[in-house]
Amino acid sequence: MPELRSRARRNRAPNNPDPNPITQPQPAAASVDDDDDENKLSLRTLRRRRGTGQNRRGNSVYNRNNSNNKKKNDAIGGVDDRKNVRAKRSPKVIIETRSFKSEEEEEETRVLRQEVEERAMDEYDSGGRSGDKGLAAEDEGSTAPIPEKVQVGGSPMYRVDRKLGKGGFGQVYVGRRIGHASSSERTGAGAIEVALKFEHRSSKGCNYGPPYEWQVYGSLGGSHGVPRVHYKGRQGDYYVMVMDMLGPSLWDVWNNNSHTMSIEMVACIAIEAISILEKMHSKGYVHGDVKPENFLLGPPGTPEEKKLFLVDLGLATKWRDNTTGLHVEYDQRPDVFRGTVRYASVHAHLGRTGSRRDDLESLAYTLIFLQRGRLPWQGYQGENKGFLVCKKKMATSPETLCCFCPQPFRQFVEYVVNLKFDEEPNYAKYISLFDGIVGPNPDIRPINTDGAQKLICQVGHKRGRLTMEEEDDEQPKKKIRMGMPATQWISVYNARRPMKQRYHYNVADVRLSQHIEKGNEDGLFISSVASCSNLWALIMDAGTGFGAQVYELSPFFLHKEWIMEQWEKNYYISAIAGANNGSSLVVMSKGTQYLQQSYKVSDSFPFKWINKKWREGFYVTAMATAGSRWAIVMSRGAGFSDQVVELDFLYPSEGIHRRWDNGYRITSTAATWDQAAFVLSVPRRKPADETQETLRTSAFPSTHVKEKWAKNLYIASICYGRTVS
Ligand SMILES: Nc1ncnc2c1ncn2[C@@H]1O[C@H](COP(=O)(O)OP(=O)(O)OP(=O)(O)O)[C@@H](O)[C@H]1O
Repeated sequence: MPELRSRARRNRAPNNPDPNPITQPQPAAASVDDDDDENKLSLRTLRRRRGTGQNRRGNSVYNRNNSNNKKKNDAIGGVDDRKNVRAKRSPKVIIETRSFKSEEEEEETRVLRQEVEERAMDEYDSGGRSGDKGLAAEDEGSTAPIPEKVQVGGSPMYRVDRKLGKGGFGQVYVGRRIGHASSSERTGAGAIEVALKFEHRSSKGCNYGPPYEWQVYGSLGGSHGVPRVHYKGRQGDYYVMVMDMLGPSLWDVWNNNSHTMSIEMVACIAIEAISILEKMHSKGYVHGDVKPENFLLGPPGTPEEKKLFLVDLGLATKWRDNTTGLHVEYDQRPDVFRGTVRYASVHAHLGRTGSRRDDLESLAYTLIFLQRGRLPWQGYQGENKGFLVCKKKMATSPETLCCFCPQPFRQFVEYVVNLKFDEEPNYAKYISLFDGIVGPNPDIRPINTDGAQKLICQVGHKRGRLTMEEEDDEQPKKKIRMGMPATQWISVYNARRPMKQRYHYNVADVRLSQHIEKGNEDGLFISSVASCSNLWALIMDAGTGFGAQVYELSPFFLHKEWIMEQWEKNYYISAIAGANNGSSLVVMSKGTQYLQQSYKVSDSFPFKWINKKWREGFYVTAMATAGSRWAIVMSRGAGFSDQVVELDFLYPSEGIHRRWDNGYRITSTAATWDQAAFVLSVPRRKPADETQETLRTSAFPSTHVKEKWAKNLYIASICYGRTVS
């Protein structure tokens, strides 16, 4: 069953050194990276922002495209190698939002905790090569025979009758009560028919004893829209849960009705499902796997046949700590996926901690599936399926997604995909969106909406004095997801004591050496490199603390032999960039604080490898892309106490702000045409001024850099790639 997110990455200790280390390079002397510099700089005021309350981490400055700012500044010269060529505006990519037309029906994929496999290209280590481990073993439980009779936890004896359903974790059968033939109880603990959910003791969910789901049913069972569990216990090899018997799932209803469902029915489902989620959320839980298969109606022919239930609580998690009442902490682990690919929220795909918004996003996809009969991301197959589905979800606007649905569906999607991690959803408002579709008389509705009526009454009561106008003020919000995709320069600036910094951009291969030699003559070393349209950008600093530096421009991404040669000479990779044509620029320096280094080139973002290296005491110290490939450099002795990754199909503004608030600062950036990745770290030695700012600009931010310099903010990292405008 679900492994709740652990905080393992905090306070991780260096362990498991590489099995075959080569001769370890000697540790370099600690670098001093805040040297004062030349005369020009003395004009600038040295302001220590720590303690001033301005631009500090709690109020991290985050600047959007600031192209209107015309202020002129005293600055150290930057050079555009194509002086007479106006810096090319990066093309704005508009992603087509048409449906994927494959006729092939996808295989439904539900994963408890999928470690997304990375297709490794190269992985090299200054201390020996290491490889990834495989996935966990398969479940064994599914083949063991189900007992004929069941009696658990003080329950009556049941004969195991026909199979009701099977999921990835359990098998559900009808249990018929033995020995009380005269009993006519249809529901409750003494019912003649119950549902028996069997989970084999060796199944994934039972590694640590009874299924985790039991615990969740203990808290939620019998509350609005959740079936009651009457008994539970272990019999032989099986854990058995005795619960209220329910009827067909919404998927069954849709499937038995020629893959259609009336709009009134879907609107009623929307109304009632929102109220069920509200109740579940009010008890501190997120369901984590909302989909048509998990909504069941009451048994046919009973008074509950029009009542909606939500089952399968095996992936439920807490969004709120019951003792403190606080929202759980935000995290992103891009290698962890929980849920069902077709209905999962984009945040779930990206491995973000589950919260209330995820259930609502999955509900939106569930409703649209029932209404339209298909979702635009069905049909993808193969090992890359999760990535492609997520990319398609990101690129599908609410308009396109809901083009065959009435207006309220689009509004609902817009509301829910714009919810922040810890934002309280406005359930009553979402319910009211669908009210116009269903008839006014609740008695003739195809689905019982009693729960929703109660919720509306409660909210109306609480908000008694609110006027409609005040309520309407809550929206609309800024759209965060479906903006225009764009490729832009992403530049990151850190506050530092005044120093000389120089930039070059649009540098062709042949001009590189000239700039670098000139910089070296002036006492500068390369601190960052980037590439746009196969031309290089170069940042050179007087405050790197390096003692010597070598670089290589190579047609490979990356050139292993050259890197290994330099490792032998005690140089460490200090900056890398890759061009779309597959060439790379690797800069290696002496005087870094690194003790050992390792790098990996991969077709997808190699979070699993990063995670493994974190456990060995390495931290990401450089990152680059070439086309859609990623290169990550990790080092021991990086001077960080913790590190996290933010990865998204757009600029992950919310995640970066949350990390900033927790003391992390961006230390590496890289982006492909599809995704932008940010590595954020907690430094062991806090700088005097922790200010960090980011900028996204279509052209190289030459004017902006000068403005930043005037405020003693210096480029710390730069890349060109996917953002959203
Ligand atoms: N109380 C019930 N009454 C009737 N049928 C039920 C009941 N509970 C579950 N089912 C049926 O059994 C199926 C599997 O149940 P459930 O989803 O709980 O199992 P699971 O192994 O956790 O599934 P999944 O792989 O979706 O997580 C359901 O889709 C449903 O059709």
